[in-house]
Amino acid sequence: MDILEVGIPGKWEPNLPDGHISHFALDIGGSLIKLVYFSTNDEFDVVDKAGRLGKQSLGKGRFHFANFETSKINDCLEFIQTKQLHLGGCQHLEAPPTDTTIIKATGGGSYKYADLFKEKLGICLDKEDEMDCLVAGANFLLKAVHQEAFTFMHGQKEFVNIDHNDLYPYLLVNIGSGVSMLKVDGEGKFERVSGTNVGGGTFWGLGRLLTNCKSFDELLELSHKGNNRMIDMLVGDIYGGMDHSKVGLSSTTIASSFGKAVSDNKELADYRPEDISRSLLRMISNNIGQISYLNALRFGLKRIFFGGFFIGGHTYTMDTISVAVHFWSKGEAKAMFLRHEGFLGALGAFMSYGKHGFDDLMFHQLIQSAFLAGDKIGSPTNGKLSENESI
Ligand SMILES: Nc1ncnc2c1ncn2[C@@H]1O[C@H](COP(=O)(O)OP(=O)(O)O)[C@@H](O)[C@H]1O
Ligand SMILES: CC(C)(COP(=O)(O)O)[C@@H](O)C(=O)NCCC(=O)O
Repeated sequence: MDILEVGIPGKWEPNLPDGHISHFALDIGGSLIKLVYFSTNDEFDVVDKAGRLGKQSLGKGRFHFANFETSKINDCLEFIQTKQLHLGGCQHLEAPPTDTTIIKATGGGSYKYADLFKEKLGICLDKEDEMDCLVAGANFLLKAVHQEAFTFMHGQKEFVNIDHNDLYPYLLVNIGSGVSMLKVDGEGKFERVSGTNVGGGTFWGLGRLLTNCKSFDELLELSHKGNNRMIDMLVGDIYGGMDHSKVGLSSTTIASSFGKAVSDNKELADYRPEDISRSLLRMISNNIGQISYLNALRFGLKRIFFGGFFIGGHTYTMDTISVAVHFWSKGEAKAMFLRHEGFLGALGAFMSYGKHGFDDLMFHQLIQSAFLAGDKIGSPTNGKLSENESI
């Protein structure tokens, strides 16, 4: 389990108590459960329209982010129980008061595990569409979070200034277990234009089988030490060390991922797991970069934002995707990454509390507090969100 915290207005406060937890939302995906909750430290008692006593924030708070492997859903249930997140949830104002807490949730697991949440925690999952949530989460982050989007190429990271008046249209590519590609035209205005089943689950699944790695992080770690040229067939391997310049292919371009394994006359055990992992990561990242660009081209989109936990802030993954987009677009399109990449859906589900009459007043106050504290939610300047970095 990883827990990340975003402080408002932007300072890392490692051991701050959670304070009053007012809302939480879930995105239960094929591989990971993402959980977002908001805590406030200053609060006072309020009575809502239905006469129920509640707490209202004075406008200071923090978003907290946590994730769990979906296969270890019990860890997530335990976390919710221990933190008593479900006691801070909300009840629908139009419904008669009940003991049931309604929690916004998205992702396929919000259907699959609805009964489990009800049975173990008495939580009723209020399902929000996964694509709606991805888009709502991305739009929120791009508009509200300072230095949320950045480019990454050849080891260079550059934050992108987002002009709120010139944000749309853009292509949102969410690389989770599988990959969804959405053309976003505005708030709630989007179309899922494509997708591919070769995604993060493919990297982890194939990688696990080929290397015997026991965790995703171990597989990624291996890829850092690997050399894909040991397995990939390069243009130079085919052209006797030469470029195929007539069609713009340099000798170092991968002609065929894993292609060397055909003629090497080696067994799996003869290859280093590091090289296999590197080759696999490159194959999948390249492929996603290429399909993304082709979809951007289809709709004349210049900006492509990548999200999803597959990226995980990993430099090599981002570099490969960026190079693929740059290569295929001849420098016309730009790959951009999001600091809260894996939490788009969960944030979108969180935002949806505001939509359906769930103690409206408190919710809007809460979200607004995030905007008001220095106007933007702070971000670290060095990129990857991790448990120990300044935010
Ligand atoms: N600890 C982890 N366990 C499993 N997969 C991980 C982990 N960290 C990153 N990943 C990658 O993230 C992908 C899941 O991304 P995510 O956006 O959470 O999608 P989903 O909603 O399908 O769970 C996995 O397929 C894998 O490539
Ligand atoms: C089915 C999904 C939307 C589920 O989302 P995920 O849990 O992978 O984040 C996604 O895996 C996907 O878009 N798969 C690709 C399907 C396709 O277009 O071929």
